Amino acid sequence: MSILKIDDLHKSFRDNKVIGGLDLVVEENTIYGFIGNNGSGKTTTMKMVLGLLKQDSGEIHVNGEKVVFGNTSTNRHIGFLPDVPEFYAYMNAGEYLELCAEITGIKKADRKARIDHLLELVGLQGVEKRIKAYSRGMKQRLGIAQALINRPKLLICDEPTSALDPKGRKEILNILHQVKGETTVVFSTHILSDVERICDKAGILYEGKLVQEIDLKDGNFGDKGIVVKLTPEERNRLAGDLILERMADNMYRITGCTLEEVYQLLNSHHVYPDQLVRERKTLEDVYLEVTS
Ligand SMILES: Nc1ncnc2c1ncn2[C@@H]1O[C@H](COP(=O)(O)OP(=O)(O)OP(=O)(O)O)[C@@H](O)[C@H]1O
Repeated sequence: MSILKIDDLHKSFRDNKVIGGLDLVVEENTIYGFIGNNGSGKTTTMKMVLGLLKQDSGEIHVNGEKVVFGNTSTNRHIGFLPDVPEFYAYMNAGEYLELCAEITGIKKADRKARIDHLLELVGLQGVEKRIKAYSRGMKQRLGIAQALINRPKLLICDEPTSALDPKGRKEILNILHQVKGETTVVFSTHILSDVERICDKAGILYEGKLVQEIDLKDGNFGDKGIVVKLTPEERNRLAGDLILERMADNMYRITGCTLEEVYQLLNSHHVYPDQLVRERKTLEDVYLEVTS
């Protein structure tokens, strides 16, 4: 079942068309990477999903319920981590989560177990210092705990790793990966390696639309080319029949041909290279292809 469904969404700010016909479906218990350049409209989309910003047209459903601007009832299914989470800095993590649990109506008898579980999940158990002394990574981790307090079906994170160092990013990605069994995660980012690390699926937002969806489970994004090692003489023999892009000394990338065609051509020119490698596209290759 889909937990988030966006149909033909449009949003402009005066004459700045930010979202222009966005369709998106996120299946339950997956991690979805919402990729886009700075200013492509990721935050704008998330605000509309949260009912905090009115779309010009189109529909959004969360857990099968229609999102209505100004009526935040669908937000009972959502936990949200903004890009810069704000806290009461004089509290410690336990006190802050206790307050969140009270506000969200978690029964007193259930609170301690829930808070202990979340503090452990985000690696803040036993940390007594005030939030004002937290690093950026600790604040992000506390933000995830806060967003999960009410067992949401959907956790939305707005660029959760963008401002973090590699260690902080790894910690956040590990946590998001761990919660996949309990909730569905949608996170926006322009850090492609983060997407490759934990996402099941990713969608690329470009010029207001989802221009490409990628299944990351098999990690096969298609062929980029075939890389062969050629002597200068072999290269000259092949140059008229193949597009050869020089990569390094004696290494050339062949594009525009299948592997079978390359074998046939090499054979017909009596060229038998020492090295021949099928080169796969990376997520970055796909991203650059569809956004340039
Ligand atoms: N309230 C607003 N009024 C006018 N323009 C806005 C408003 N909010 C966003 N925009 C514009 O909409 C566009 C998309 O912004 P948005 O913050 O959604 O992008 P983003 O993909 O989240 O970017 P980033 O990766 O930098 O956070 C930008 O051109 C931004 O200036």
